[in-house]
Amino acid sequence: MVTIEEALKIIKGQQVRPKTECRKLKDCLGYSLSKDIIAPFAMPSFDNSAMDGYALCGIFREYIIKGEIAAGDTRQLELKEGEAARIFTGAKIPENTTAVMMQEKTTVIGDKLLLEQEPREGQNIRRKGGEFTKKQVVFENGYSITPAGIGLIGSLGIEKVDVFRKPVINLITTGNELVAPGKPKGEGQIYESNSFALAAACEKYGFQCQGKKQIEDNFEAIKAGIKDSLENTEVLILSGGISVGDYDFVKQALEENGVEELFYKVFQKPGKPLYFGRKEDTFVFALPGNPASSLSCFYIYVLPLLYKLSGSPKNGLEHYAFSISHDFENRSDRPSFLKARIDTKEVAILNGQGSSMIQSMALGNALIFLDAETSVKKGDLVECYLIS
Ligand SMILES: Nc1nc2c(c(=O)[nH]1)N[C@H]1C(S)=C(S)[C@@H](COP(=O)(O)OP(=O)(O)OC[C@H]3O[C@@H](n4cnc5c(N)ncnc54)[C@H](O)[C@@H]3O)O[C@H]1N2
Ligand code: MOO
Repeated sequence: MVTIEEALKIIKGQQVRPKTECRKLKDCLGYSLSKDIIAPFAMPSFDNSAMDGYALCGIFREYIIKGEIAAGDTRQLELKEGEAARIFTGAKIPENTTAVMMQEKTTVIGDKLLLEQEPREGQNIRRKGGEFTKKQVVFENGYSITPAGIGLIGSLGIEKVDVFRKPVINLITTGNELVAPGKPKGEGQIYESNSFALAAACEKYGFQCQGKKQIEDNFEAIKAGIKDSLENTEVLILSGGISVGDYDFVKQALEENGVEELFYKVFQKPGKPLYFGRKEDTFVFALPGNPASSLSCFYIYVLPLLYKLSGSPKNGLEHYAFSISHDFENRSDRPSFLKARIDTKEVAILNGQGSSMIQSMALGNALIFLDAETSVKKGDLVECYLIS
């Protein structure tokens, strides 16, 4: 049995070799760059107008209008002192422009332009290189690509991006009692739901489950299923059959497949029987079968490894301290992750903390970490791991 800290240290300390690929820009959201993005040109790449209005040469209250420039115009226009040109947002400003005046502050009489006020030098001009210069590092290797990041990379004219590949994930659920949703359920049977929750959790954080298998509590079948799933998988996630019951075959089946145990059992609630192992470059998590335990273990332990394998700078759930809205006593002898809901600035622990109960997790948006046998008072700060 290891502590939560020890388990996380073992997971986060694994030597991994993230793989890279070149992806189309539109398919890069949430991927991490495997190379720096260097600006091929300055941004903006030419001096341009920030407003629809008039480009002005010199500081006056009156100008003579000479021509018009729209966004995308390639004509070169040169202004002389006292001259103005009609201009639109984003258009390249003419040579010798002192400022741009927005049209709302102007009056046009024939070819004369009258201003309400004198312009300021440089007013409404977006200067070449104002955001960054040519050859500047725009994003460093490891940057996790956001929608704005996609926009910026596109604005540099780049349509294919070098990123770290996401790991190939496979799922195995075990248990004779499990029936697929949609099928009739007999006495003593339950619907298999962990694979749906785990696949959805992967998806929420930008990972994809390649496949899933459901295997009965039979040692040879589990051993064969694991052997098959270890091929071409980087993270194998099992659910159920990892405790100490007579039908809990997963641990032995992993051993017989040459998976090296890195830890088994974590001193925590829920999710005590969590197993983590490795066979060459394939990692294996065997999560406890109880629905809330399996998902809680995914959030706290599996996610950091998925991030690491995908070259992400993130190393787990975001977590912040919030003040708790009520007194609470954690009677468990194990440090606990409690389903909770943050509303505005306060967090409340929800009813239904049992490892088999998942409604509280579904209605909540955080897991509060509390040490064993600890009491907190209303208003105390507690550490909250965000799950939505
Ligand atoms: N003698 C002991 N018994 C148990 C211990 C222990 O230390 N000593 N630990 C308990 C804890 S804590 C947990 S958590 C569970 C974990 O057991 P397993 O990982 O072996 O899980 P199963 O027994 O296969 O299933 C537990 C529970 O979850 C349901 N289940 C399983 N798979 C699914 C699924 N895919 N979808 C929905 N529900 C699932 C299953 O029917 C059981 O009700 O062990 C305790 N026992
Ligand atoms: O660890 Mo179990 O998940 O407490 O029920």
